[in-house]
Amino acid sequence: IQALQISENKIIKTKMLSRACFRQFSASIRRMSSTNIVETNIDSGTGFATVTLSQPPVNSLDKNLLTAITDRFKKLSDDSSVTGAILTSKFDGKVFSAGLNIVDMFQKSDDHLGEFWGMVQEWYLTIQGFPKPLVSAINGHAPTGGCAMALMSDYRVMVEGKTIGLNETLLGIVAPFFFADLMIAAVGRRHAEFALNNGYLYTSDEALKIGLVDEVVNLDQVVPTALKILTKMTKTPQPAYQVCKNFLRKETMDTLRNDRAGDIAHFVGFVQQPNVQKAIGGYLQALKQRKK
Ligand SMILES: CCCCCCCCCC/C=C/CC(=O)SCCNC(=O)CCNC(=O)[C@H](O)C(C)(C)COP(=O)(O)OP(=O)(O)OC[C@H]1O[C@@H](n2cnc3c(N)ncnc32)[C@H](O)[C@@H]1OP(=O)(O)O
Repeated sequence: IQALQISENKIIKTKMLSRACFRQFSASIRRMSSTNIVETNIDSGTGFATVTLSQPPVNSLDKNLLTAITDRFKKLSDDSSVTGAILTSKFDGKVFSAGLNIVDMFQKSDDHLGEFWGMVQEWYLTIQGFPKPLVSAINGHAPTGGCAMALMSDYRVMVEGKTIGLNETLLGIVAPFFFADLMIAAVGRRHAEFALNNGYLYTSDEALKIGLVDEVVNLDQVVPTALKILTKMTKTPQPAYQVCKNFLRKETMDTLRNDRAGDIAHFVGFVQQPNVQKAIGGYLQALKQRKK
């Protein structure tokens, strides 16, 4: 009887403990109401937000995804309980992001292109201007706009064996000046010129060598490594962090802010050229046929 009572007490204690743990866990991870293409969880213990891009199949940045990411980062900026963020992809081991949606640039009206580019500008200004520490956990390929998005973060942890780069010229298009400046800031002018002129796509290890990414790890270490560095970064006095980040990034952002309409006109004029349209169409077809 005594033995039974002891084990019953143990069961009751275990049940109480697991309920307490569950309460604690559910209190510590807050899921932000979010569109299902940008999932966001906030750890209320650390204040770290994990933003997971989840638009199948490859997180290509169309109008919907650009808007969802931009809105999400604006909310995280304004949320005083959020201390820093991690940006990653649901398609781990495959793709971080395939960059801008090419379909949005092919055989479209000037109005469509103009609206699309306005969204691209807003996405860049919002992530690049995000005032808190931001770490990219690049868990798959990151070509073109995917690479640019990773470059907007303050630190990059990449999975081994994938590729990253601003390889626009290979498509017959040219990276905009604000993408080019991201690359220059990360790797310096010499590497940036080589990378952009030749549309060079770097392997993870090559990217590490030139400073395009900061760490290369195996897949299951990408997010934990990103969290570790975020923990360190958030220990820096944040008013100083924010002021410093802002003044280092302000010049290029201001150049864009001061002439957004001109930049849109420039983009539309460039993309609508027949030879550029031909190149984009050919590239789209090649992408589709790769699988066959
Ligand atoms: C002085 C001049 C100044 C000029 C100023 C303005 C200039 C214009 C600036 C324009 C800037 C552009 C930046 C960009 O980001 S362009 C985007 C280019 N992106 C790419 O090149 C990436 C292409 N994709 C891939 O390489 C691969 O998909 C991948 C990411 C390596 C993944 O490979 P995986 O095998 O897993 O997947 P699939 O290739 O089978 O793709 C699955 C389906 O998704 C479609 N797809 C892929 N990428 C895109 C994309 N970026 N946009 C739209 N659709 C895409 C692919 O076709 C497959 O579709 P399907 O299933 O229907 O066949």
